[in-house]
Formats: sequence, structure tokens, C-alpha cells
Amino acid sequence: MSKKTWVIKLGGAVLNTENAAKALFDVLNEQQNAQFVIVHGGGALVDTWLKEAGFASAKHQGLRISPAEQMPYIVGALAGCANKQLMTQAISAGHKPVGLSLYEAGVTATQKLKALCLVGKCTSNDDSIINDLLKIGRLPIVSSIGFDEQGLWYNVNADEAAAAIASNLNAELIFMTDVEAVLDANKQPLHQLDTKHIDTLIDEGVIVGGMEVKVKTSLHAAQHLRRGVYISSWQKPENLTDLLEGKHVGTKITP
Ligand SMILES: Nc1ncnc2c1ncn2[C@@H]1O[C@H](COP(=O)(O)OP(=O)(O)O)[C@@H](O)[C@H]1O
Ligand SMILES: CC(=O)N[C@@H](CCC(=O)OP(=O)(O)O)C(=O)O
Repeated sequence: MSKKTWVIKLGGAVLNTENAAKALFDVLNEQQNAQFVIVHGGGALVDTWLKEAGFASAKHQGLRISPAEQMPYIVGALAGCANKQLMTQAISAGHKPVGLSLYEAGVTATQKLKALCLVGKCTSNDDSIINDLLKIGRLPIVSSIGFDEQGLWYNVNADEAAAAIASNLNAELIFMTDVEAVLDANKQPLHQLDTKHIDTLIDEGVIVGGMEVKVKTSLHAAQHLRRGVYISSWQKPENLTDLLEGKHVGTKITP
């Protein structure tokens, strides 16, 4: 029987809670009929590194404006420190991880919008080594640093990166963030969200910042994959177990 592939996006804040990522990697060990690709963020780490280097950092609709002179710090934080910190936890949970950028994972980046400087958007390059890694039992851990065909580097939002990889692999997609679910105006969890509801909540300013990027990206991914995509929290590893077993946790974004 061929194994189902799951792309799990881990928000960077998971790195600020000791052993949180290890607990999630432990859950993956229990799954016999599935294989996994981890795509991770690290926005909080980028904030710290840029601040310590004396840079001001601004966001536009949840995306970090990424001038060329800040890219060495952004790349260092995401493709370096965050990626390798996750590897330490994956190895300690018994996995054999391989750290990758989007390029090796089969996704090429191009500039998203001039005003955002080196923020990238994803295009497919079909030249992924992910399936080869999965076949030999390795765990791909992918940062959201991308490259274009000329070799320029880009800072890609990690939710968009995860959606692009899930599309390439036709995989299930789960976003693990720092809130249990998308919340309504009364801070109550929303179990399900579709296009109309998402547009209204964004217009009303209920869904903002990073969550705005996440729900928009989830909706595109759900439409492309033609199935639901989940948003839940990494704070409880049992959420991941439930999601992998097909139970409802957090918010389901439907096409
Ligand atoms: N309606 C909402 N429901 C839940 N979280 C929201 C909402 N609107 C904005 N947020 C914010 O979005 C954050 C998650 O987005 P983000 O920080 O980008 O996560 P990640 O780093 O995991 O990708 C939450 O911590 C919360 O502060
Ligand atoms: C363009 C853009 O905004 N890139 C993000 C990449 C990291 C990320 O998305 O991290 P989280 O998943 O932890 O939020 C950034 O620089 O913060």
C-alpha cells in the first residue's frame, strides 16, 4: 500500500517552547501508513535577529518587507538557525531529517511585488528531491527561503511555501500555529471556513496579520487540492494525532 503524504507547516514560534517540536516529531513516529514533509517558519527569530542587527522591519499584509541588505540575516535565521534547531529535535525523536530550501524541494521563487523587495512568491520547478528522500525513509525539513532561476534568493512566507509543496506532492496539508483555531469576533473558535466567510471576516478586521495570509493561502490550497486544509495549534501534540487520524481539530478551510 502506498503511503499518504502529509505536509505539516510549523509556525516558527514552536521553537520558543522547549521540546514542543520534539513532541510533534514523536507523534509522527506512531504513524505507519503515512509519510511527512515539514515546512517551517521562524518569523519571531527573524524579528530578533533583525532587531539585534539594528534594522527596523516592517510588514505589509502579514508579509515582511525584505530589503537586500537584510537578507543575510533573514536567510541565516530561517534556512540556518530555525532549520537546524528543528533538525536537532527531529533527530532526538529518532528521525533522519534532511534540511532543504524551497529550491531543492521543487519550488522556484520569483519576486512577489517590487514594494516588498526580496519577498518571493512560489512557482513550480518540478525538480524536487522530496519523493526520493521519502522513498529512502528520510524526513524533509524545508525552510521558506527560495531561489529563482538566476540564483537570486527570496524570503517566502512559510504558509505559502507549505501550500506550494503540498500542491506539488498532491499531499494533505496541515498548518500548526500558536492558536487552537481561527477565532471569530468574540474570540470563539470557528470550526469551518469557506470563501465567503473568510472575505467577510477579513473585511471586518477579525482576521488580520499572519492569520490573514494563512487563511488566504489555505483557501487557495484547498481549492487547488480539492479538499479541506486544517489550521490548528502545535501547543498540543494530540491535535496532530487527531488530525492525522482524520478527526476534526481546529479550523477546516473548505474549497
Ligand atoms: N481571527 C484570528 N484568529 C486567530 N488568530 C488570529 C486571528 N487574527 C489574527 N490572528 C493572529 O495570527 C497569529 C497566527 O499567525 P502567525 O503569527 O503568522 O502564525 P505562524 O507563525 O504560526 O504562521 C495568531 O497568534 C494571532 O495573533
Ligand atoms: C515574506 C515573509 O513574511 N516571510 C516570513 C518567513 C517566515 C515565516 O513565515 O514564519 P512564521 O511561519 O513563523 O510566521 C518572515 O520573514 O517572517
